[in-house]
Amino acid sequence: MRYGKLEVICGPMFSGKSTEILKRAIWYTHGTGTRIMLLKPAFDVRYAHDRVVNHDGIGFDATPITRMPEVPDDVSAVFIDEAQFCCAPHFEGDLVQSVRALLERGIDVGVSGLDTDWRGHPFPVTATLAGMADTVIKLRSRCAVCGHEATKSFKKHGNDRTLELGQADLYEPRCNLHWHDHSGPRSRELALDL
Ligand SMILES: Nc1ncnc2c1ncn2[C@@H]1O[C@H](COP(=O)(O)OP(=O)(O)O)[C@@H](O)[C@H]1O
Ligand SMILES: Cc1cn([C@H]2C[C@H](O)[C@@H](COP(=O)(O)O)O2)c(=O)[nH]c1=O
Repeated sequence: MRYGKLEVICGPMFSGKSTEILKRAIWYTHGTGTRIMLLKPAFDVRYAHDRVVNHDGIGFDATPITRMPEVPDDVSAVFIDEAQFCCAPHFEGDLVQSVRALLERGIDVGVSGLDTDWRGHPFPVTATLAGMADTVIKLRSRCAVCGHEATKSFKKHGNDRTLELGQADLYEPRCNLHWHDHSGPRSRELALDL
């Protein structure tokens, strides 16, 4: 039996990650008659509870999860959006192990998620899956200050929360020069060391 393929799509906010995972989920099914599952963390209720919706309002029905659901044998591929939220306390179990088990069954897996948080620290789930992946696509956005390529997510009101739902009201994409970390007294100098 073949081993499934894992593709990870990562990058900062507003870089098109949800758009790409939606595109893949839709293309995978087109004309093939194959069955897929599109999953999203139930924690993410920003635009819809049971749809993956991108920042342009384009969406597709999805299953909200707090743990990996049963995946029937006739499913060919599983797509998971916002993987950074698949961790305690919002997710029971180990997403990485669940993905490995799907791949061992020959099921393809596509994952999208933030690579780093607003402080610039890697999200462990995304980072581990990227290390296991056959393909990693790192997307970029446009810096909200200068318009150059942005690889970071800037939080407009820094606080002590690593996970906090939000959109353009709370976050914006920034380049390294204009991104800085609010979390410590030397943070600006450290951030500019990147
Ligand atoms: N402030 C913003 N900065 C950049 N893109 C934005 C912004 N607000 C909305 N967008 C739109 O977001 C789209 C990407 O949406 P999405 O796929 O949901 O990205 P991601 O999942 O990476 O956050 C872009 O094509 C753009 O049209
Ligand atoms: C940077 C950062 C973001 N979040 C939240 C904010 C949004 O609800 C999602 C990211 O959504 P997108 O599809 O990538 O736009 O994650 C967070 O909780 N912590 C962070 O550091």
